[in-house]
Parts: sequence; structure tokens; C-alpha cells
Amino acid sequence: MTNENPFENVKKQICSCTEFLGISPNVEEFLKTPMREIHVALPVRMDDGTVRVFQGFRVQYNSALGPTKGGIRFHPQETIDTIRSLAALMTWKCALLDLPLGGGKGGIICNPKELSEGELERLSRAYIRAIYKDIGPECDVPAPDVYTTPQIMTWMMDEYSTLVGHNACGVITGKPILLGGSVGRGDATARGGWYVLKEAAKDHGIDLAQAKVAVQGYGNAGSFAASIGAELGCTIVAVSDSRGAIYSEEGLDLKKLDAHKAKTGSVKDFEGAENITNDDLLALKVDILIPAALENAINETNADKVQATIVGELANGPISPEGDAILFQRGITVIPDFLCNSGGVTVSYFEMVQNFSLDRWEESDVQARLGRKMTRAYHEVAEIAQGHSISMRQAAYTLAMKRVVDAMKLRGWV
Ligand SMILES: NC(=O)C1=CN([C@@H]2O[C@H](COP(=O)(O)OP(=O)(O)OC[C@H]3O[C@@H](n4cnc5c(N)ncnc54)[C@H](OP(=O)(O)O)[C@@H]3O)[C@@H](O)[C@H]2O)C=CC1
Ligand SMILES: O=C(O)CCC(=O)C(=O)O
Repeated sequence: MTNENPFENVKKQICSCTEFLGISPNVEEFLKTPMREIHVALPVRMDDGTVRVFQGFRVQYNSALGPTKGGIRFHPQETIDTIRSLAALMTWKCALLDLPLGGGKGGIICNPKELSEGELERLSRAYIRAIYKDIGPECDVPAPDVYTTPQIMTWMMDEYSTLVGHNACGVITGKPILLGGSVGRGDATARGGWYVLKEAAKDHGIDLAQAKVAVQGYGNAGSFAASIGAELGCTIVAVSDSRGAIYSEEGLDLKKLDAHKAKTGSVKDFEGAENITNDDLLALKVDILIPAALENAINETNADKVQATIVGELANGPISPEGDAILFQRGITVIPDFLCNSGGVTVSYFEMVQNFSLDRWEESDVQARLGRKMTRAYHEVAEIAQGHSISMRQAAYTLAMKRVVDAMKLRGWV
């Protein structure tokens, strides 16, 4: 990873599309500005009796298309600019998938791996006490992201319900199914990514049954990307986590790997696989490379080493603008984050619809709807990219930003 400012990267990407779309400078300025930010200090009683104060944020980037929507990240290197960039991406993501939602994101600077379960619960509840007046099923609906889980979503939903005095499970998505979660949300980010990658593979003449795949990150997005890829016939030759990467030319046995990670806390030192570095993984000769960890993994220092035919950005912002330009020049197809990983928010939206109507959908229904939305978005973007000889990212920006700007115009904001 590099120290690039992710919000500056997002602003550069906005600028690169406004001329193409004929967007005026004042509207461009609006698109580069979060509409609302909440910064909170969260005092939490630790298990040893001391009080620690954590810093939290919620950014409601743009609500032209509907209530803001986006995950909450717990990470020690969290910054307001990371959250701003992720909230902006959520705006384009919801617009691209044609969801009636705006974009938001939240985060707390903390290392959840160093907190006890009780401390994590008190921190999650403190965050909601600090922001509850500014969120709600009809204005801003959080969800999980890096290092947050369905259990954390449940504590947050319960705290919100207590504060508003009634059961309000629609305030948050990514909940356990028993408490109003949607079937299919658990693996939705990866499954949605594969609907898109299947279409991209067809367009590149790649037979998935012969395809080699490497996945960076082995959490919610990455581990399901590996297992769903294997179900589709791909050989998963490499995966990684924060402690390192592993490689096996014949393919990894993912069931055994899951047990190994659960036991040791890492994918490293897996029997029968070779330990490599995260940088080695990104440079492997594979058909599909799936970055599913953090921002700026591929940048100007290593983009020339990428050998994949297709890079599917399951993480948010895993390629810096400089890295992206190098990959485009080298003819490597990048499926941009706000298309590739939009399955998560799409099923979160399905969860919202189910919560509003007190309904529960079947898994087959969720997947069929997800598949239709992802496949349609892919073809809409691919058509623009081909028609104008631009990258998939620029094409996706064009489509999404046009929808957001049209909504702002209709509302009379610009
Ligand atoms: N969850 C969701 O629904 C969605 C997630 N995303 C994006 O996907 C990405 C991953 O999120 P998610 O899977 O939910 O998060 P998780 O917390 O479930 O998993 C994160 C994974 O990334 C690994 N990781 C962390 N730092 C590094 C590093 N420096 N190098 C390699 N691996 C690293 C972690 O390793 P370790 O296991 O060792 O901690 C972990 O395996 C993020 O960019 C997120 O914003 C996008 C859309 C939706
Ligand atoms: O499920 C959601 O609402 C948002 C998921 C998310 O944070 C993302 O897509 O980056």
C-alpha cells in the first residue's frame, strides 16, 4: 500500500469525466464536496476500568438519488479522507446500479483485533449514540465494511431501536437473518462480482473452467470470491491476507484453507502451498486478479508488473489513478470497484425493501434479482467503453455521474 490520499484520487477521477459529460465547473465542485460530515469523539470504558476516547466519522456524500447508504469500517489507519473517498464511491455505485439511494460511509479509528468482545460492543453502541439523530431508514442506512460484522450491525441496530423507542431494524443492513437480514447478503459482494466477471471473461474468450485466479484479501469479499470462483470451475492459485500470501499452481483446497485460517488467524504457512508476498501475488500470471483488501494496492510502483488479463476490483479503490493509467495503456481490462463490488449494496438495498415491507425473500429470488442487475450494469458500461474507446472506469463514471447530476438538476439543486 502507498500513502496516497484516496479522496484526492477520487477527485482526480471526477475531473477526468466532467469534460466528457459537459459538466460545469460549479457542478463539478459540488460533486467533489461531501454534503454532510459528522465527526464524533467516543468515550469507551475498557475492560481494565480506564476510559479510552475513539474518533468516529460518518460522511453523507450525496443524497440526490435517495437516502445515503454505505458501510462502516473499523480500522487503525482510518482517516476522514478515506471515508470521504469511500462515501463518494458509494454515490456512484448506487447510481450505476440504478438504486434509489445516495452515497455515505462511516468509520472508527480503532484496531478491533485488540479489543475484547465487550469493548467492541460498547464502542459500537457509543458510535450509534453519537450519530443516531442523523441516521435512519429514510435518511442514512449503514452496513458492514472492513472489520465490521453482522454482530456489530446487530448491536448498532439494537442501540438505535432503544434510543428511538421502537424496533427499527431497517436502520442498518447486513444484519443476521433472524433479525431482518437478507439471505444472500453474506456473499453478495463476491457473488455480484462474479456475475460481472463471468460476462467480462466471455468478452475476453476466457473459459472459466481453465482460468487461473488470484485473490488479494481473505475476508468477507475475498474468501467468498475464492469459493464462488472455485464453484464456477476456476483454479484459485493464490490468496492473501494482512500477514502474507500463498501460492499453489494446482490450486488451493479452500475448505482446508478456511480451517487453517480459523485455527492460525492467517492463510500463511498453509500445507502444500508456497508462502509468497502480497506484491508477488499481484504480479502472478493469472487470467483474473481480484484485489479484495484495501486501497492503492496497485499503483505506479507495481502496475507494470501485473500480468492478469482482467482485474476485478472487489475492494474499494485498490488501484491508484496512476496505476490505473498504466494498466489501461498495457491493455489490461479493469472492472472498476463501483461496478465489480456493487453486489453488496445491491443486496443491502433488497434488505431495506424487505425491512420496509416486513417481508422475507427466498435466496433464489435474491440471486436472480442480483444477477439481473449486475449483468445489466456490466453491459451498459461495456457498451459505453467500447463505443467511446474509454476505460470501463471512465464509462462507469460517465453513466453514474450523469444520473446523479440529472437528479440534482431535477431537484433544482444545480
Ligand atoms: N463487505 C462488503 O460487503 C463490501 C466490501 N467491500 C470492500 O472490499 C474490501 C474488503 O472488505 P471486506 O472483505 O468486507 O473486509 P474484511 O474485514 O472482511 O476482510 C478484509 C481482508 O483484507 C485483508 N487485509 C487487510 N489488510 C491487508 C493488506 N495490507 N494486504 C492484504 N490483505 C489485507 C484482511 O486480512 P486479515 O484477515 O489478516 O485481517 C482480511 O482478510 C474493502 O475494500 C471493502 O471496502 C466493497 C463492497 C462491499
Ligand atoms: O451494503 C452496503 O450498504 C454498503 C456496502 C459498502 O460499504 C460498499 O459497497 O462499499
